[in-house]
Amino acid sequence: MEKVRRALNDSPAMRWAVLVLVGFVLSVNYYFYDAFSTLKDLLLKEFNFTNTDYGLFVSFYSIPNTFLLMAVIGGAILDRFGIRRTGFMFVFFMAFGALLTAYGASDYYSAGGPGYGLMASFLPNYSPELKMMLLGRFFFGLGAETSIVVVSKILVKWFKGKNLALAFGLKVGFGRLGTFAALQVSPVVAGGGPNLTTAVWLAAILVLSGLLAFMVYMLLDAKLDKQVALTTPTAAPEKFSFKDLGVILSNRPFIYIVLLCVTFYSAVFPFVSYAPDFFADKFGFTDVQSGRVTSLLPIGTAFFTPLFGFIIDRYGKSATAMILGSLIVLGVHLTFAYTMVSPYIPVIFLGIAFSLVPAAMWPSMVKLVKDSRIGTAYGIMYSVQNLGLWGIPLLAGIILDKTNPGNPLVADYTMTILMFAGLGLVGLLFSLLLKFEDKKKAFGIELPLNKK
Ligand SMILES: C[C@H](NC(=O)[C@@H](N)CCCCN)C(=O)O
Repeated sequence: MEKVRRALNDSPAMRWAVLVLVGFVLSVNYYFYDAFSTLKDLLLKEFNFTNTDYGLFVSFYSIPNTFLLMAVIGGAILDRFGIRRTGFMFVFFMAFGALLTAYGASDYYSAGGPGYGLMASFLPNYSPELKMMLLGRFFFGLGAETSIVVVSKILVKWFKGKNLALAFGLKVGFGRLGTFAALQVSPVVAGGGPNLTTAVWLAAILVLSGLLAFMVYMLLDAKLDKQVALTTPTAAPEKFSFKDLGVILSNRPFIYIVLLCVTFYSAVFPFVSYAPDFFADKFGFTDVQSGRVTSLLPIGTAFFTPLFGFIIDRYGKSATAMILGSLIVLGVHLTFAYTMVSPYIPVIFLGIAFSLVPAAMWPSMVKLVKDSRIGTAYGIMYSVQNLGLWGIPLLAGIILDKTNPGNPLVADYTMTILMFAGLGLVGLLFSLLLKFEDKKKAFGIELPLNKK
């Protein structure tokens, strides 16, 4: 038998090719997630959606992951059944959900296409279009979050000990490019209304092409597994057990990272959903100016996250990076709440924080959890994080309504932004606890990742 000396993941070119392939899957995922934010007004006009309907549509993404714990279950399935089977299943759900959403927004459906009658037969306060789109968003969210967990496990498999943080940074960069493209392309395709459906179909077809890209990756993954099996005796996949869950959940630094994950991301992602309106109301910006300043965030982080990942691979200091990032988020929200400093400056700082924390947080997991349980660990992180992504946008809307009785055209965002600052402060506390715990018990979170 021919002995395999170099496996596929020993080749830097193959590793980067894999990164581009799975990065594309992530880009289309983020594109679809964010494509609707610039279409909000058009959805309101075209389908008679209320603001609450729109909020419901956005937050439906998180329902399977939070309330049905789908990301945890998906992560456990991933650890048990492997990357190919699990990845295909969840990327398929993501594409199915995207196509269902586009179908719900299509003229064919509105004209009484299959399923319209059924959707019209219950909850008459919600339109059949909204109900079909909510169902699509549900399946999209169910597939999308676990597919991010799958991509994370793929990166650990190919890059552990070989620029893993850089790879994670680039992964996040691919996602942000998807968001940036969605903010730029979606409104142009929609053309102010007449092509709204085309903009939604384009987003769905992009997700479908992500499924094809994942199938190409499956061929490489199978080849790598075959090579590894020739050189290393393969252990049977470990069965999922609740004891493992207990081991992960009793790991203190893991818990601090999960809590930082939910508070930090809740202070950023939901803020971004309100940012264009906030900039317009507080600084008198036009829609175009508000969109421009908001889109600085994804494009800036697309470059900074890999850069910080590169630094963390070589010099470590992940816990310190998380503290610094949390501190910046707090400072940025206080600046937004209490000053009239040009928003371009705090947004640039927010971009630095939004690069520092993800670049340090996600790859740190390999220091705390064994590879065979990494899917479960990321699944837990995503499920808890989704609780924030579901609840905080709703809370922000409630605070906004309560502090602006009578729904004035220009809203005062001070209390809403202070709520985001509060989340930043709690996140800072968890990042400090993480560093303290690491110092006490030497988990190695501050060490460079390129050390085996
Ligand atoms: C890697 C991390 N991803 C997430 O937090 C996802 N749960 C976000 C999904 C929302 C997509 N706009 C990140 O993007 O930093």
